[in-house]
Amino acid sequence: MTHETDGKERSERSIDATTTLGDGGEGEPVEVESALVAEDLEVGYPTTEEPVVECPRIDVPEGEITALVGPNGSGKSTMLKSLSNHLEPDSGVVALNGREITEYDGKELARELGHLSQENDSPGGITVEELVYHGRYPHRGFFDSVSAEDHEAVERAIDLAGVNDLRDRDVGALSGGQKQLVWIAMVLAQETDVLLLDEPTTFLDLHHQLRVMETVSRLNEEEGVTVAVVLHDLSQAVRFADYIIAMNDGGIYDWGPPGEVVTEQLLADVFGVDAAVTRSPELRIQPKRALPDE
Ligand SMILES: Nc1ncnc2c1ncn2[C@@H]1O[C@H](COP(=O)(O)OP(=O)(O)OP(=O)(O)O)[C@@H](O)[C@H]1O
Repeated sequence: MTHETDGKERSERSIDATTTLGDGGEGEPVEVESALVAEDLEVGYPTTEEPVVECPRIDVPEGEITALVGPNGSGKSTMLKSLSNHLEPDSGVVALNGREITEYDGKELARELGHLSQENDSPGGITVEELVYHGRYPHRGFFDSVSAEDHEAVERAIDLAGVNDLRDRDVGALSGGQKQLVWIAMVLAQETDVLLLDEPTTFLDLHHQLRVMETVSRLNEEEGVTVAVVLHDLSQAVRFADYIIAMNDGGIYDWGPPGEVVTEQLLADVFGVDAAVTRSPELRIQPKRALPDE
């Protein structure tokens, strides 16, 4: 069955959430169950003639942390926008928990999936606490007053993001890093089982970078939250992620566990960097120099 939406043709089809990883590699193939899957994606913007992302299949494994890495402009944010239904693909299907994402209504989707975007307008005239309460909108009816659960979720999110001392401040008057932490608190207040985080550590000092990644890790370990996170710091990706998806030129170069994906070849091909990768006692990347442009 096909639908026409805004001139774009869509087909209803089922997507198998299970995929096999590791065929042809050194280890045994493993079956991976995905919370979020997309197939045959082609994604562009109104001003782009060609798709900027083309991808036969992408998997975000359930209950795991997946890091999306790749050079500037390789399509990581565009991919997250499609996976979160913020950007309609020209073709292809995205499925969340086995159901096409376009079938969810807005609030229902927001109860399942939180998306920290890179493009946040920080409104003036609203306090940090008020903004974090906006994260609760999918859990509330229009006329509902704040419930005990809303209050608890907001307090927890404020605590997890470490913004308690900012709670009464005007959001518009915060620094870049402070704003980033407040957006993180808002998405955590949504209390979703799936989190898509686009460069959550941008603008943050080292302490807050680690704190945010440790929080993400804790939510994953203790509550089984599925995470897809765009990171520029490959060492952080290696440290915190169970899986790495390496993107270049709008497609997926490779994906799998960090130990299999992060190689000297990948660093040269994808990042244009001559680097040494050591695997003992732990996976380490030592960049040596930027390779000349081709
Ligand atoms: N709103 C837009 N309109 C038109 N083209 C866009 C838009 N946003 C992104 N692009 C283009 O799409 C391509 C992929 O961009 P995207 O932001 O997804 O890359 P990225 O990997 O997230 O980059 P970065 O690491 O620099 O954030 C780039 O060529 C970019 O110029």
